[in-house]
Amino acid sequence: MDEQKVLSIKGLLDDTPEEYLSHKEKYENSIRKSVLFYKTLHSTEDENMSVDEKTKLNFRNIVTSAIFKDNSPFMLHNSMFIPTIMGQGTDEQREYWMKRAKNMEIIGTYAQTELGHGTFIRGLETQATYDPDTEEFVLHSPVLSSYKWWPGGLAHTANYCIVMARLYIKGKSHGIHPFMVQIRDEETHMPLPGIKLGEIGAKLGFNTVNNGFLGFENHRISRDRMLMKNAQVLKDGTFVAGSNSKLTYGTMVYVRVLIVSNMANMLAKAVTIALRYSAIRRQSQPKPDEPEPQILDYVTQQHKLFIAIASSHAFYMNAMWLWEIYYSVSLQLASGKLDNLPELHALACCLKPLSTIDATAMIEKCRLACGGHGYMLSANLAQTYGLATAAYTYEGENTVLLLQAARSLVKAWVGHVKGRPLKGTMAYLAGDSTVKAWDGSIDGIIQSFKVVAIRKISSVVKILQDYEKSGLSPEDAWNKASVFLTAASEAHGRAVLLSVYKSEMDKRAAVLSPPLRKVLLQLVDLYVTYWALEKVGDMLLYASITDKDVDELQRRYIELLAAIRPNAVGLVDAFDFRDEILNSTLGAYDGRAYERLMEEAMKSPLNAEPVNQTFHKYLKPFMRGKL
Ligand SMILES: CC/C=C\C/C=C\C/C=C\C/C=C\C/C=C\C/C=C\CC/C=C/C(=O)SCCNC(=O)CCNC(=O)[C@H](O)C(C)(C)COP(=O)(O)OP(=O)(O)OC[C@H]1O[C@@H](n2cnc3c(N)ncnc32)[C@H](O)[C@@H]1OP(=O)(O)O
Ligand SMILES: Cc1cc2nc3c(=O)[nH]c(=O)nc-3n(C[C@H](O)[C@H](O)[C@H](O)COP(=O)(O)OP(=O)(O)OC[C@H]3O[C@@H](n4cnc5c(N)ncnc54)[C@H](O)[C@@H]3O)c2cc1C
Repeated sequence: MDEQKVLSIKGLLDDTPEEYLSHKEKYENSIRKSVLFYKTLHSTEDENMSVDEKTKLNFRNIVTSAIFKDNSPFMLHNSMFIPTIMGQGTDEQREYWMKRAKNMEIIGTYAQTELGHGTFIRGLETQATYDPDTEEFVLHSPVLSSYKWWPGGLAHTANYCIVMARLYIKGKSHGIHPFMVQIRDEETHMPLPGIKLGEIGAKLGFNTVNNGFLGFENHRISRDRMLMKNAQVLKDGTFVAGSNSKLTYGTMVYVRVLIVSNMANMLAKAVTIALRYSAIRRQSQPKPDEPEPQILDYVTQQHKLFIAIASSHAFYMNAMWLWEIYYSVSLQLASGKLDNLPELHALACCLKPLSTIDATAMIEKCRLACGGHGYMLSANLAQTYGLATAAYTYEGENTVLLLQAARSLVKAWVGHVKGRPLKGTMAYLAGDSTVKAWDGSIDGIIQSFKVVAIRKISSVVKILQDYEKSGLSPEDAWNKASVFLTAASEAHGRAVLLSVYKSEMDKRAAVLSPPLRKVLLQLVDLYVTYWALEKVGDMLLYASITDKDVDELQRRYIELLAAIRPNAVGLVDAFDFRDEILNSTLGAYDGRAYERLMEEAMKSPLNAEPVNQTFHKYLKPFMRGKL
């Protein structure tokens, strides 16, 4: 979307900083701005767009939607409600609901998590009991822990939602399925009878997303409200199972892929703020006869920040690569071909955790790199951290997803040992895992990461098998080995991130101007070298690196920081965030951080008067010993 168009919307930009609004005012202000934003958004979407154009538009929408310091109450409408209708509805259901949803005639959310269950979907307790006499489902929350809890927009914004509920027919459970449920009257917005709604309260971030709770008291919906693309309930109550029960989990895979691109964007924002500030901030005097240097010239500052630039590029390249896989698997699923779904699931279960773990840590490092001013909310680094760290948990808690990936890796390895062919992103597991001598080239280091993954996967499989031989059940063996199962998944994820970043850059390098190619390949080199040093223990153990090789790597890393320094500001300017989207006193393009800090400070309500009323009410009596 054209940022210029968005930013020209009258009233979109806040004159009163959000920080000084109440919890309720923040929500109301976010609704006001989201309505303005969506009106513009709609004027730019085109159904005939190519997959690539749609992906880039969504990515830009995410970037533009960052104009709010926090996410919009409409977020789930776009990111889960609409994708679920698309992925889980029949053609007829899609036809009807997509028109209403895309036109914003209705606002939806995705209600899966409950007070008692988030990770364990098969443990969800919300009931959808089929009544063949009336051809209706009766939705019911039997106990408090079955209340839906967390869905964005659920509290006061959405009037419809996808409810993931356990289907019962004649007393038999048929698992978790998606149901389209109207929760509020379309005219009055009052909760419908048998529906309890509310907000879950203030959070670390996401405080304008309007996360809510939802309880049902025998609320009836018609049979056609079950989204029946993947499984059906006939009028007489006959249940027709889908080809794969996990197809109902499809929206989550989509969002996990979306999150990887979102991490690229969030990290780019944070490092733009921190690096621009580091270019204008001068501090200390290492050389007595010279002026205070830019803090960006301290190599420790470069170490904190340059990896964030490279990581944003790495996540973006991996995200675009993963989108292509997602779209091709989605087309295959549409024609009933399911065999590439496990690989997509395993990839999403690696890249979503690693991108969120790295992005969260590096955004925090960007904040810390700005000293005291990084701690100001007007810097917009704390809020960016709050948004990013949420993604560690939502859409599949990271540990749980890494264990899911481990499940696929263990299966692949055991199959490989038995002679079954490996395919796709796991094919490298069949490679030679003995490294005779360290190869310090970029490709050599990436190969070493693959060797580390092979060795970690094979050794954790051995641990599992030894535990089972000792008499442990497979479940207990799995739990005992789980720390090293997640480590094996992380190693696989690192190998994928590194090799995809490198290969995607190589593809693009041919069309880049030589100077641009040089700088971008320096970032690839920095990324690979940084991670080889971060994982030097694994390199020592599995990749025959010697202390001399480590010395060489350290020197190469320092030289790369120096080589990137002259282009550092240009590299963050190339992310092309407008000031209004950065929304930061420290990151503005003109570098007037001090003036902006003071301008924002003067907006504090406390600065409206020189003496606060508590002086006369409390302080003066107190100081005069009269309390
Ligand atoms: C104003 C703004 C304007 C414009 C903006 C425009 C756009 C902006 C859009 C968005 C805003 C910007 C960015 C935001 C981006 C994203 C954020 C969006 C939403 C955030 C809100 C968060 C929502 C949520 O959190 S929704 C709830 C998510 N919950 C989960 O993820 C639960 C996790 N748990 C699970 O997935 C499962 O329980 C499980 C852990 C996988 C276990 O499942 P289960 O017990 O059923 O399975 P088993 O372990 O027994 O068996 C595993 C078996 O199944 C296969 N499997 C599992 N899952 C899948 C799958 N998904 N697909 C395929 N196969 C799967 C697995 O491979 C195993 O197979 P095998 O048996 O063969 O090994
Ligand atoms: C900001 C935010 C927005 C959200 N928005 C939505 C939304 O719009 N819609 C929605 O439906 N949900 C939403 N959620 C809920 C989110 O999906 C869940 O919080 C998430 O799935 C994790 O589940 P949980 O909270 O029950 O944590 P738990 O699963 O209880 O995790 C707690 C701990 O238990 C560990 N654990 C759990 N299971 C296992 C296991 N099998 N093996 C090893 N360790 C395990 C985890 O690793 C973690 O350390 C949101 C959450 C957040 C934070």
